[in-house]
Amino acid sequence: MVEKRKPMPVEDAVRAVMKQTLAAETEMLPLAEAHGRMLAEDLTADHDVPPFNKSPYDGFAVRSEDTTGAGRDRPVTLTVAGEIGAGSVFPRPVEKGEVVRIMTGAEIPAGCDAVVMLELVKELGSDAIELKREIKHHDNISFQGEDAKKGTVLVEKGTFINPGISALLATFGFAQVSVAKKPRVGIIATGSELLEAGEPLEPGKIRNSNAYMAIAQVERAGGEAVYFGKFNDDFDDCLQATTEALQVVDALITTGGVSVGDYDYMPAIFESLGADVMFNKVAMRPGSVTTVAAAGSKVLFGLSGNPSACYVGFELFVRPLMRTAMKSSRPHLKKQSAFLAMDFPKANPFTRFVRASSYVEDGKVYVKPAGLDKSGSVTSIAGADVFIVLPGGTRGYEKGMKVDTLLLEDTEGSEWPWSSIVPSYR
Ligand SMILES: Nc1nc2c(c(=O)[nH]1)N[C@H]1C(S)=C(S)[C@@H](COP(=O)(O)OP(=O)(O)OC[C@H]3O[C@@H](n4cnc5c(N)ncnc54)[C@H](O)[C@@H]3O)O[C@H]1N2
Ligand code: MOO
Ligand SMILES: [Mg+2]
Repeated sequence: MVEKRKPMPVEDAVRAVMKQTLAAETEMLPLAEAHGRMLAEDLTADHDVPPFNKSPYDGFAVRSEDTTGAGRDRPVTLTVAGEIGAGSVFPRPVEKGEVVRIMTGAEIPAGCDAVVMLELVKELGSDAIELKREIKHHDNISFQGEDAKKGTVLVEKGTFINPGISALLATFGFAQVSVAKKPRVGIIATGSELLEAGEPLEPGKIRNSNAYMAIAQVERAGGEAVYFGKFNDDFDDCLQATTEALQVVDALITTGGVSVGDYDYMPAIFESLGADVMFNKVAMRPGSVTTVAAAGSKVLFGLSGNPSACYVGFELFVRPLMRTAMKSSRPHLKKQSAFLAMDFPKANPFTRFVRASSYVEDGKVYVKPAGLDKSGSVTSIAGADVFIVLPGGTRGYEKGMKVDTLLLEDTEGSEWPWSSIVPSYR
């Protein structure tokens, strides 16, 4: 008689995994290589941005009081005291009746309090200008600190370094950037039916897609993937491969062999390793057989062999642990609500994670399955940018209903998307 496994609610299973910690180290990288990594320290403004009042236009820096009363029929004439481009500073305070020819980005000279664009000025030779309008105090100035005030935390540690953050790092002088080291996540594919991508198909065999999908998922999550190869369903070979891999990684993913079949050796292998199994059944679909265990300081993720189940298992359980090791306080997939574009009439006692694509129509986000909605489907993963989350229950779901989705391509993440998932349709 096959052992009966007790399914754990998804939220509890995620919570159990998050009690583990992976090694969290940091390293210094040249700024030009930091894009796509996770910032290891908060980025705080150590000076104002801009650091001085500056001109947003090519024009003339003026003393606004000198233009009081100017109008179409009452032009004022002002003396050009000099000229500065961006990077230069006018050497003395500007006096009554004077203006300074100033280019975009240059510091506003002392004494001036506004800028007038070149196009609005009549130049009288190079020494004087004529103005036929009043210029108001503070017209056309980019103020010191208007973009960022000294002392403000601009980016929290654990944040994905996007191009804008690279710009901020440069702004604040970080030629070298402290980033989280990539967690090393190993991947082992198990299954006697597996061929590698370069091999021709044979009767009864399929190509190993999980390993390459998992490599890409590890990298998308910000980690370093270490692929150990595929192994036949042989207890000793798989035990040896798993034991060796665990020596050199922070976490290890195995795919396949976690169910109750005659050649599903992973549960016995986890036992031989003395690993502490947190759960071996989760109330989710696909991925109900997902098994996670702690092996000393390492975490072992026994993901399902079924491609869609393997994919979901990674995003729900492996990704947040990796992101936490990279100092993120938002390690989980980001949640967003959307409307169902079709019925899901069949009730399921387990929470479903439908690989789906989202699109906008009349300003509303709709979601529909990205392909065959089965655990064994490989094609539905390719077009998926979200999981539709359909909590388990006794009824199905109908087109037009508002549901929660989890975003797959987002880099921001969420603290804990699980508490308020839209409940089962009643
Ligand atoms: N009697 C029962 N049978 C099954 C149960 C159950 O509860 N009782 N659970 C089913 C569920 S749900 C799933 S999911 C699968 C899980 O299977 P395993 O994790 O043991 O994986 P395998 O048996 O090795 O393979 C399953 C399936 O996936 C294909 N596969 C495996 N590895 C790869 C790979 N690297 N790339 C692409 N495809 C892969 C494999 O050929 C099988 O078709 O068990 C159900 N059975
Ligand atoms: O674990 Mo299976 O993927 O539920 O289909
Ligand atoms: Mg199996």
